Parts: sequence; structure tokens; C-alpha cells
Amino acid sequence: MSDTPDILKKILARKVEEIADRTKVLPLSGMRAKAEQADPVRGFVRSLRAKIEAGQAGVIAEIKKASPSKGVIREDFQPEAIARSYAAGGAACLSVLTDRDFFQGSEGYLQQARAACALPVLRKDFTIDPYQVYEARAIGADCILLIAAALDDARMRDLARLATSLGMDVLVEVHDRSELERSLPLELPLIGINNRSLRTFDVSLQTTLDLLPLIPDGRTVVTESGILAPPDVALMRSHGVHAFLVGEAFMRASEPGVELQRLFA
Ligand SMILES: O=P(O)(O)OC[C@@H](O)[C@@H](O)c1c[nH]c2ccccc12
Repeated sequence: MSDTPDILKKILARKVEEIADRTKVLPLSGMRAKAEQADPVRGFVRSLRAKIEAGQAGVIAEIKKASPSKGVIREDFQPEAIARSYAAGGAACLSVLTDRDFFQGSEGYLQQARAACALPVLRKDFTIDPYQVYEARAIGADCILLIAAALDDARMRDLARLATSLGMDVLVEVHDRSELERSLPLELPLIGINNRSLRTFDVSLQTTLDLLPLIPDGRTVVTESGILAPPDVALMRSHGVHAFLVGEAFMRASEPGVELQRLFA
């Protein structure tokens, strides 16, 4: 991966250290045992598709305090209250950032958010190792993110299989044609198209429109990042995209679930 973008490269280098540190505290066998004792999974794809089949938007509502591109996005950060607000506002699923060093997230936030509602939860992190897949399930995650730009083909396939074997769903994230072509053979039901470049942080909804024709029927396409206003939603819907991953627009609103209703009304 010679063209791995700098910030992504930095994050991934840090992840390797983080995993080594965590393995010293709790070895893989212990984490696997915790995963086996976790709360049963809530169907992530099922919940998303149920909304869409009912003629509504399938919204994955994100809980994110900060990001490398925007700094702190939300000062008053209470994951439980935000989760309840999202559930009341009609979200299909939650996404919770758990990366600490670049997004000010934590595993505890995911646990708090999940305990506060009945929605399935995506663990939003940079998953590169089986240890993190067990850890995701151990903290209650119902779905993991796999970023194609961060993984070679074999690794991506192994992590997807492991997640599936633990009952979780997988959101595989792509940003360009070659990442998409590498991801399609996994035959996962969800494909996320990130409109934000992890290299330049540029956001363009055209990314979704460009890749859409290359995706076979039967996959649920999730448009990710940069959905800020009703015209963005209308543009996606007019192209048949009905699943959305939205963070910043909600996090900047005092009542995130009310903003969700406004954005998708
Ligand atoms: O806050 P936004 O622009 O609505 O974007 C949400 C989500 O798509 C974004 O947080 C995201 C998409 N893929 C990621 C990978 C890692 C970290 C974060 C992300």
C-alpha cells in the first residue's frame, strides 16, 4: 500500500502500538472469552433494511466528539443522552467512534450508548487485527467497520469472516474504484462509500454518484460523510441511495435526534 495517505498511515501506526499494549493487559484468549460472553447481537443490516423497506431513510447516526479534520465538534458530549435522542428521532442504527487518540472516542462511549437504547451499534474504529474484532464484540458492537484503504485483500477477508462468525455485520468502506473492486468479492450486504478522502479530507458527494453504477443489485449502499443539508439527502435519494452515515450535522445540533428528523423529513 505505497499510496496509503499520511493521516491514515499515522493512525494505523498508532493502532499497531495500541493493540500491542492492550494484548499485554488482556491476551487474545481472554478477549475472545469476553466476546463469547457478550450481549447477543442486534441485527444491524436488518434494522437498516427494515427502515428502507418501510420507505424511510436508513440512518446510521454517529456519536463523535472530535475528528482530526475538524477538532472538537461537540463540547457537551453525553453518549447516553445522544443515543436516546437518536432513537427517538428515528435512527436505524448508531455508529460510535471508539478511537481515543485521533477522535477522542472510547469503548466506554459505545457501551453507554448501546445500553441507553435498543438500536444496533457500529464500532467506528480502524480495525486491522483480529484482537479488535473480538474486542468490538466484547464491548457489545453489532457491526464493525473495515476500511479497504487500510487493509490488504487477505486481511480484509479474514477480518470480515471473523466478524461474521461472531454474529456481527460488517460495513466495508471504500473511497475509489479500486477499493470497491477489491471489496465486492467479499459479498457483504453493506458497502459504505466514504465521500471524504482520508488523505486530503476533501469531501465530495460525487464520490458516491461515481461509484454507484459499479455496485451490483442486492447490496445496500451507505453514503458516508458530508451529508449536511436536505438537498444532500435529496440528491442521494434521487440516485436510489437510501442509507446514510451522518455525524457532524447531528453533533453540532443541540438536540441531535431533532436534527435527524429535520434533515430527513
Ligand atoms: O461527520 P460526517 O461528515 O457526517 O461523517 C460521518 C462518518 O462518515 C465519518 O465519521 C467517517 C466515515 N468513515 C470514517 C472512518 C474513520 C473515522 C470516521 C469516518
